[in-house]
Amino acid sequence: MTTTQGSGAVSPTAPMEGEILIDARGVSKRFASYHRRATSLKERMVRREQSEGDVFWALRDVDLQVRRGETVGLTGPNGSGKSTLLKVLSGILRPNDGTVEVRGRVASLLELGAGFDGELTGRENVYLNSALLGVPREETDRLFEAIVDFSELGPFIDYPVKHYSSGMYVRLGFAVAVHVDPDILIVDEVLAVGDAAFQRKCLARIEDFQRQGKTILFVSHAAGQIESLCTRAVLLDHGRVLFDGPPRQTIKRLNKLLGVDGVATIDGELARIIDFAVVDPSTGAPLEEFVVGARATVSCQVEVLRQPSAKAKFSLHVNAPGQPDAVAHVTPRFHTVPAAELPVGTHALSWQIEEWPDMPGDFSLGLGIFVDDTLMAAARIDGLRISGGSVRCIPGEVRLDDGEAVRETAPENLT
Ligand SMILES: Nc1ncnc2c1ncn2[C@@H]1O[C@H](COP(=O)(O)OP(=O)(O)OP(=O)(O)O)[C@@H](O)[C@H]1O
Repeated sequence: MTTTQGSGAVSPTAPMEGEILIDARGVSKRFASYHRRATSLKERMVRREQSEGDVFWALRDVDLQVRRGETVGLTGPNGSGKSTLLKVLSGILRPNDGTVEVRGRVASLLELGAGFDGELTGRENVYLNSALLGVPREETDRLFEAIVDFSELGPFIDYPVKHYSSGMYVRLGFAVAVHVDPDILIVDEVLAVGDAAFQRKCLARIEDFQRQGKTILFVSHAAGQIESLCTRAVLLDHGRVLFDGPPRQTIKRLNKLLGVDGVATIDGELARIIDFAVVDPSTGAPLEEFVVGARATVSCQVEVLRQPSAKAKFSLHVNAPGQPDAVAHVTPRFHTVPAAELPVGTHALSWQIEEWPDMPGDFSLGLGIFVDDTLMAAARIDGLRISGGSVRCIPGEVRLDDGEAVRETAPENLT
């Protein structure tokens, strides 16, 4: 067991089945809010006077227990304290308050290059890293080839790591971490650095670890990754644990915190969108996740405040996160409603969606109401998910924008 308290005592013991391997209680960590080193005695004195007011708490009273065999995701907005918590749990930072107990061998893959000596070669760093993890030299000799194979570094293993790219760093770090037979694997968001093929390989190895009943703690902003890999997820905000529970609920809380959940609407003088929802056509229950190929009903309630002088056009579009341009439209691109059918009052409209485009992950569904090509009102539902395999797009139902041209889809597999 590794115990970190103000002064940090270390005593290794082998973990037992089902026990708590990570036990953090009341952990707080503060930093000075200035980062520049003082260059003169005077500056140091001035800073000392300021220092009490200039500290901020990156972690505040954090409790976290992780059991053997659990895969726990750590998520939260930028600067919420995720990396700091991993560093405290890995023993790299000492908490100012609280206690941390960690049982078993911990392999942590934290910020890029942490744990590597730039002047040493990859080979020398493998031995150094393994030694720091308590692996005897003969065992590292035995593992060495597998580590280099996994890292795909080939001859670069004998170059000083200061010449490595960020992807090479991550590959070597991950290769060491997964070969030293840790009880606990702690991974920061470094996986996002490697290329897609290497990420897949790392995820496959993480799944292997899960099958072996190992304990994994990792930081991710990727909702899909948290939901598919984790048994539990913890949401941090301003250094505090805001939620600790099932991954899906944690992601919902995160989306809420980031303001990307629910329905956002823009009202115009002419119209107001009162309700906008996607529901299961047979049960009427709201849908959050769409299986590719499944049907859904999009419904909206619009209050017309002033009768339009020209016909109104309704447009439904699908956006990927952070992409302002729609990646798919529900066709016909505009559903046109004659002005006479939209007198002042409340109206309900709905559309059937036969198949969703194959774009796994999160997306938003937007609705725009235009009159004379002017946007009159809009609504957006964020945090929806599409999952499933390949999809056939049915002409006249969904079409995909492919750059400038709109691809009119014939029934064919798009994947
Ligand atoms: N060594 C340090 N000295 C001073 N402040 C620090 C230090 N390390 C982290 N911080 C600050 O502590 C806060 C929490 O940082 P941390 O890196 O843990 O957040 P995070 O949730 O991992 O963020 P991100 O998602 O952006 O990686 C931030 O405000 C950060 O600027």
